[in-house]
Amino acid sequence: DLGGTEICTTGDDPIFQHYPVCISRGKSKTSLEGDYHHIEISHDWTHASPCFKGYGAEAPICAFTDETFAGGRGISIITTPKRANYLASTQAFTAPDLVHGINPASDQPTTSKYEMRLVPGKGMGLIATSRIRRGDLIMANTASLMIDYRAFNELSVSQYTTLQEFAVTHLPPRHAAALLALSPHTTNTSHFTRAQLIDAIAATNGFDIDPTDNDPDQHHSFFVLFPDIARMNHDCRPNADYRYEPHRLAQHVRAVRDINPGEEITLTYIDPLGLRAARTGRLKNTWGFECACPLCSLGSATTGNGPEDAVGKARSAASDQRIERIIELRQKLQRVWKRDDDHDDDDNGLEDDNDTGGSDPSKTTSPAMAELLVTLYETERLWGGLHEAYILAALEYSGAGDAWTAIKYASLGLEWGIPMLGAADEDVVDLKKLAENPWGHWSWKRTVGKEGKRK
Ligand SMILES: C[S@@+](CC[C@H](N)C(=O)[O-])C[C@H]1O[C@@H](n2cnc3c(N)ncnc32)[C@H](O)[C@@H]1O
Repeated sequence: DLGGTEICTTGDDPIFQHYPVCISRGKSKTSLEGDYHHIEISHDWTHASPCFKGYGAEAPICAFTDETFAGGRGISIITTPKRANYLASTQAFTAPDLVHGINPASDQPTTSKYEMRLVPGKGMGLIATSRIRRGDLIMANTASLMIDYRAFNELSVSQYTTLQEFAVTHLPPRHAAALLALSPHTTNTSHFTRAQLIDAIAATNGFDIDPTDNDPDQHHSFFVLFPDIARMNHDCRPNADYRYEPHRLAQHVRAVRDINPGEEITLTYIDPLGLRAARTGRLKNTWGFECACPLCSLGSATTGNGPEDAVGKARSAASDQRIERIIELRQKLQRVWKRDDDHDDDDNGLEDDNDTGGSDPSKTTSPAMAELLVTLYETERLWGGLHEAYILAALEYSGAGDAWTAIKYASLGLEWGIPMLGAADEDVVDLKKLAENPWGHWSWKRTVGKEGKRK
């Protein structure tokens, strides 16, 4: 307990000796006293590791654990003391009720919604055991292990794997065991040290999480483990999607369509708007596995020459053609209907140079294009992105001065978008205004002009 104590590394520790450090509560600033750097922390972490400082790096990086986080589930964070202080000042720590009880109970491996089973070609996976409705919350996980990307970029492999081992080892035993039971992707781990095993598990199961607006370290993302969600396999046409809630340090997974009992619950690990070769290449290169999802498996049955294979290849080629058309239509429509206050933080793949700031209503888009986009999303079973197509259709109809069809698509956009984006999302807030009063919305008759003639 660091409540009143000071923890110092021993100067002769072979691993930590180059950055001897004392961590204590309540010191006024980071300073060098004698042979030790003194680091102030503002939270009662139950454990804090010795620190490493990369060559030329601004700050040391350490592992901090709070065993009491989220009702005793615990959390470990590998980052700088300053950023650990920042995270400890956020609501997830200061308002514990917000994170209490959101994780699946650890003594209950199955819930009424799903259970873990072996899935051929994919290792373990989660299978629905009851009907799950579109938009329903399937599960939520608070972060177990958060790793500041600076650990990978500034420290040596032996340094960051030492911190990862410290971070996992000091979590409450049941939680640490759940992390250690996750897939390390490769089957032969008998020659791995514990630190190597933890590193392989982290690499196989982590999610990238961007810094929030208030985070003082805007340029450094986190790599985060959510161990129950990590059991969900990838599918290029998933039936669930995830959203991170920063104030809870928690990932939430919701159904993007109705899921029947017996169906596997899946997420996409990559942008699904990619051609088959790009998707399988990405999964192989960055994730290290041959995608065995139904779409990627089309046309690669048994011999590779049978009639079923020919049908599969044709279906796969048709899917690629639809994807190409979706990318093209979406880009055109997004370019026209970008809001003035939207500053390209939406990862929509558009370059800033292409943005018109919403001020240049296009003569090249039409409601028919938006309708086609909706149909293509549906045919391609891209349920997780369908709200985007509805939003664009609502704007396009509003731009054309067709209030009732704009209201129809705005309502659909809200119905499909709120579970995925959250009610506070800027696009959702804007869409609500459009659904309530298209005549007063910024997009109203923007394409045709106020006199009703097409501009
Ligand atoms: C985050 S884990 C998912 C859970 C994992 N199957 C388990 O047993 O715990 C990611 C690993 O699952 C496997 N996997 C996930 N989706 C897959 C897919 N579509 N095809 C083949 N393997 C997949 C790969 O081994 C991948 O490295």
